[in-house]
Amino acid sequence: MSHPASWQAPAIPPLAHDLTTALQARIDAKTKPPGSLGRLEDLALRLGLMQGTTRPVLTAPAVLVFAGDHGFARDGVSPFPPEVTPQMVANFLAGGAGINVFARLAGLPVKVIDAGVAVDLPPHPDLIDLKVRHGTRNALQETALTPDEVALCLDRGGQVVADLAARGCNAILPGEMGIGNSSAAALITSALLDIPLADCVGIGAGHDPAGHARKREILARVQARHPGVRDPLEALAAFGGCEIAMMAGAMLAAASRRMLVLVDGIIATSAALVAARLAPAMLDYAVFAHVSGDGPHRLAVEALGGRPLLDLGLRLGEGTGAALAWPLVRAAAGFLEEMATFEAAGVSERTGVAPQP
Ligand SMILES: Cc1cc2ncn([C@H]3O[C@H](COP(=O)(O)O)[C@@H](O)[C@H]3O)c2cc1C
Ligand SMILES: O=C(O)c1cccnc1
Repeated sequence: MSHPASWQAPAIPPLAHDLTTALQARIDAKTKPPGSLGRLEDLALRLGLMQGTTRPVLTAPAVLVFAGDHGFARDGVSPFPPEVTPQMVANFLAGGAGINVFARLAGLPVKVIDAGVAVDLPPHPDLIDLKVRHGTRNALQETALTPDEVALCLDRGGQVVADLAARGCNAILPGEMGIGNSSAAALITSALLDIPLADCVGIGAGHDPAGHARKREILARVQARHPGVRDPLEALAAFGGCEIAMMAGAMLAAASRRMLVLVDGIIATSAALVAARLAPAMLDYAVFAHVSGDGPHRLAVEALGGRPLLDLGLRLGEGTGAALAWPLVRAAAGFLEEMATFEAAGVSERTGVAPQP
């Protein structure tokens, strides 16, 4: 068993609960039956509480695709070879991946972070090189990351967010790319939620039933190699990967700056789980974009008290679910800012009494 690194999560400010009444009044003054915008109203309220204002605005949002490789990726845990990780990074940088399409439609920039891809990547203006190591060690044999490497990943994820915040960003959409990372996510989720591993192992990048059974069997061996892991830092060290740890660091740094974190699928949620174990208040700044079509995701989201905005059967990752949900977040802030009030538009308010026939 590895020794957990001592890493201090940043302080996370509480939500501005004192503004609840004022925000609700602002929402209710809009020209609509009270509550008729449903969960967009909850979202608008939460944005206000996060930002500490009755007039929340979303500024300079960014999709952050954290990429990393996994030492056990050649052992049958994924239906795809690890070469796909750098190949997909090239695809992201060329603008051709699913996340690029949805981000373009939503007006979001895509930044790719090399957290720990196994090969060196050529420089590109949209590629941020924060590589901690060339892929994780094989968790079937040893700890995937040293405690120091875990701390470095968390810090560098925080640095990405600090740099974005300095340029006015107040919302991040973390995504990931890394063949084998649905396995690391399953191991982390099982360890931190203390639920059977078999319930946490999904089909990832599309296993058939035989492949799925083999993945479960291999991951049971990984888990047996690292018994009794319950601590978030220890889970990151035991199972990896760099991109999950960096996402967790980014989520914590975002929450510490009152920034919105739009959580994507099963792998991003494992990072949110790590972050929440390091600083539970991170969840105050997290909105769950969607529930993945990969079965175990629902369990993890529910354990974190999340209410996913979308349920589209997506199981791609990359931040695609977050990018697709982004227009809903914008709609929440947008109606609060732009919709006319009853007073301004001269629309009669609810009497509360049904007119007599
Ligand atoms: C072409 C391709 C593009 C992807 N984009 C995201 N993923 C997704 O699949 C991977 C996780 O599944 P597993 O653990 O089974 O390898 C991650 O990279 C995830 O983002 C992809 C997977 C593939 C094959
Ligand atoms: O839920 C996800 O984000 C997911 C599921 C399978 C593979 N990659 C990502």
